[in-house]
Order: sequence, then C-alpha cells, then structure tokens
Amino acid sequence: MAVGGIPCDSRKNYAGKFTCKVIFACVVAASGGLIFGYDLGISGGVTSMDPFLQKFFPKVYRKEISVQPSDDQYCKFDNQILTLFTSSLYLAALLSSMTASRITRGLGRKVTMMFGGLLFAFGAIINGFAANLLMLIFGRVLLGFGIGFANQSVPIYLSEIAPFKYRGALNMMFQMSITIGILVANLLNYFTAKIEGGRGWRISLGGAVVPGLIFFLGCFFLSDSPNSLLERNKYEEAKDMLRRIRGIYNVDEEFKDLAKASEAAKLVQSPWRDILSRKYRPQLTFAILIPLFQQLTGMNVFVFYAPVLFKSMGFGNNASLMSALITSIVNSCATLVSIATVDKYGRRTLFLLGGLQMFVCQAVMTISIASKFGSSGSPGQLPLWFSAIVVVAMCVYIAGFAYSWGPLGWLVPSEIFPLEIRSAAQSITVAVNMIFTFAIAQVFTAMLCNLKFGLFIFFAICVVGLSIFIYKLLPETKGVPIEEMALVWKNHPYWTKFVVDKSSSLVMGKLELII
Ligand SMILES: OC[C@H]1O[C@](O)(CO)[C@@H](O)[C@@H]1O
Repeated sequence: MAVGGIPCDSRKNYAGKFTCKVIFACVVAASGGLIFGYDLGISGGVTSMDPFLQKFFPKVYRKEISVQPSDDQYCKFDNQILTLFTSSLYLAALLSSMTASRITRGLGRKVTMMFGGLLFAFGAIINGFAANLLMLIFGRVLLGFGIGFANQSVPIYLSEIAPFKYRGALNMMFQMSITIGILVANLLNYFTAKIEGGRGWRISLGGAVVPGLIFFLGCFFLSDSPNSLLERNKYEEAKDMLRRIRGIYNVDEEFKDLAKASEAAKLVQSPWRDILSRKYRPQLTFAILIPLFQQLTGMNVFVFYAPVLFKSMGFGNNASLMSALITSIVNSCATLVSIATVDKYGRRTLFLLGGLQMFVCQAVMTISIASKFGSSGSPGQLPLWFSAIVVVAMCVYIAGFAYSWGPLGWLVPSEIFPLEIRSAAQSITVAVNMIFTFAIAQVFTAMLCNLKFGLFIFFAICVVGLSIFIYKLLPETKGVPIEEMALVWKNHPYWTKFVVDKSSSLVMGKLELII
C-alpha cells in the first residue's frame, strides 16, 4: 500500500443509529457555509457591474470603458482598491477566527455559530444601504467577522456530532452549502445586473441578510455537541445529548472515550502554546498546509473573478455572468459526488484524483489562452471553438476541485485534531484559509496582468506539488472514530516518531471517578 495509505486497526464500532436529530443538526450547522459561499460568489459579479463601479470605483470604471479590444486584456481590471473591496472581508474573518476559538471552547459551538449568523446579517444590511466606500468596507468587515466565527465552529461541530462512519459525508455538507451559497449568489447577480436604474448591486449585497438569518435562527434549535458539553463539565447533559443523537440508550463505550479525551484536554492549560509542542507536529502541519494548498489550487481565481475573467477574454457582460453561473452549478454538483464517495473510497483517493484532473485542465487552459492571447493580451475576434474549450476546461477543473480539495480542505483538518487543541487548531486552519483567500483575491488581477497566461502554469505547478505532499504524508482517516485518531499517526511511517503515549495515570485516575 502507498505511503500514508496504511489502514488503521481501530476496533471501535460504537453503537447507534443515524438519527433525524443528527440530520437536522447537520443541515442547520452546515447552512453556516451558505453565508461564506454567498459572499464568495457575490463579489465577483458585483464588481463587474458598471453602476457599482461608477458609484464606488469611478477610476476603474473609466479605465474599463476606455479599454479597446486591441489593448492588453490581461490588465484591464488591475486595481488594488477594487481588490481590497473583495479581500477586506477575509482579513476580518482571519481576526475573528482567533477570537472564535476562545468562544467555541468557553461558551460552546452553538453560541459561536449564532454570533456568526448575526454579525453576517448586520454586515449585509449595511452593505445593502451603503452610501459610500467607508460603509461598504465596514459592512464587509462585519461580514468577515461573521464568516470567521462560522468557519471556526461549524466544521468542528459537524465532525463531533456525526456518527464516525458518516463523518466524511456529513462534514462535507459544510462545503456543499458553501457551493450552494456561491450558486445562489451568481444566480442573483445574473438577474440583478439587468435591473433598470443600476440598483441591482444593492439587492445582491443586501440579499446576504437571508442566509445570515437562516443560519442564526436555525442555530436556536440546535443543542451543543457532547464534546463541547463535556469540555464545560456538563457530564449529564453530554451523555443525554449523546443518547439523543445516537438514538439508543446505551452509549457507554463512546461516552467513555469522549470523557477520556475531554479529561486529557483539560490538562492542557494553554492550547495555543501546546499546539507548538513536538507531539502535535503532524496535526499542526496539516492545520496549516491543507488550507494553504486548498487555496494554491487556484480555485478562487474562478470563484471571485469568473465574470471578470470571462470578460477579459472577450465574452460579453451577459455571457460572462452566465458562464460564472454554469461553473457554480458544476461546483455544487461535483461536491455531491464527494459526499457520496468520501466514506467509501477515502480521503486520499479523492485528493489525488482531483489533483490529476485539475492539472490536466490547467494545462489545456494554458495552451488555449496562450495560443489566442499570446503575451500581448490582444486576441482580436474570439472564435466560438475557443470559448467552448475554455469554458469546458474550466468546468472540468472546477469539478476536480469540488470533489477533492474543496470539501476535504475542511473535513481533514477538523477530524484530525484531538479535543485539547481542536478549537485552536481549527482557528489556525480558518486563519490560513482566510490569509490565502485574501492573498489570492488581492494579487490575482496583478498576477494576471504580469504573468499573463503563465498564471495558469503557476497554479498547475502548485497542484503537482500539493498532490505529492498528499501522496507521501497524508494518512487515511476514513472510518476512524475521531477520538481514536491517534492511531493513524502511530501507524504512519513518517509521523509515528512524533507520537507520545498519552495514557497518563492522572487521566486514568480522573476517568474512573467520572464513569
Ligand atoms: O467552492 C469553492 C470555494 O470553496 C472554498 O475553497 C472553501 O472551501 C473557497 O475558498 C472557494 O471559494
């Protein structure tokens, strides 16, 4: 078997049913992804709407209308203030994900999720009524705070309440709702762009209040995860909750393991300091590299800038938004493939297949764009066959991402952290994701302008590198209960040297008192 594909010899098989309570909790919690997705999808379309540019970014607008078809198309959207509009949100999300770690640990996952929904809804209202650039940026900062809270707490919550056999599929509902958010946003942009009087962008931006409220109100009906209740010393409540979500009375075996992990977690005074210790090196490596690599696939270039990119390639306004719509439908549908297969074929298989698919498409896009635009960026008239190749290659690329790095980018980190560092590690994952989402959003238009078609070569090289990393170093976590995850590191040829036997007598002693 390939390095890292070592089967884990966990003999645990906790009893329990797949209950409606779990399904409901997963649907509501996963709707936290809607707010993130909505925002990811809305900004690209809004920044390609002329009335929006005229009002807030008149310089960009003037530059855009003065560009002739014979000019360098790679550079016509290169404006750092405009990209700051898109990316300011991710900086705010980065900051709030750090604070969110304390709240998820101290007050629980549910409260953190509710904060997220509320802040997001406020941000949306301010953006919808924005009268000047300041209001616009302030609204986006609030949206960012909301997203930071949601992204920090939702994946953890999902992984904690899911029965371990379905953890992959249920956790992926988060990414599924991100893609639905992107799709809804693109659909809305498609229609609001046509609204007379140029106020469509207000509906697009203000419409974010809907997913924000859905998430906030839905969370009212959730109970916290047993792990989170134990973390706050609510033993009886935790056991009761576990019985309800598993649909059986005797949950002793699973509860014993949860309580054991929770007691071990309480010995850790400072998770932020502890996470740096050698024994957590494998987890820390993946907490940082998985979200970083997810962004280095280049996916967000298409998510944020699909309309801009299509426009740069000479597609008309309408055609650009339409192509963005098509790509987001592909994104959602391919995520379903992942949900259906992840617990059967495992994480590694999907990562590697997705990587291969993305690489091939990036090569096709590079060749076709280079052959038509060259390095001068003036394409002349674009033939239909060219547009077709680019759109198909983009769709196949997006499908490759959507069943691999998209959902796995959240699933894998959230399931490999032991409870004592789970909140802190998840904050790191969200923060890295946000930093690089920000970086890609901020530098993309400049990269396109300078690297031209080489931009796609850059991302293709990244995809090769990150696939090798997965092949060599990621252990398979399919079917391993979350509290048994230590075994996968122990059985891995490289990571085993970092594993320390945790069963200290202190923990065991405390445990006997609880159970
Ligand atoms: O579906 C695509 C979206 O998914 C994410 O990678 C989050 O998991 C975003 O960064 C991207 O815009």
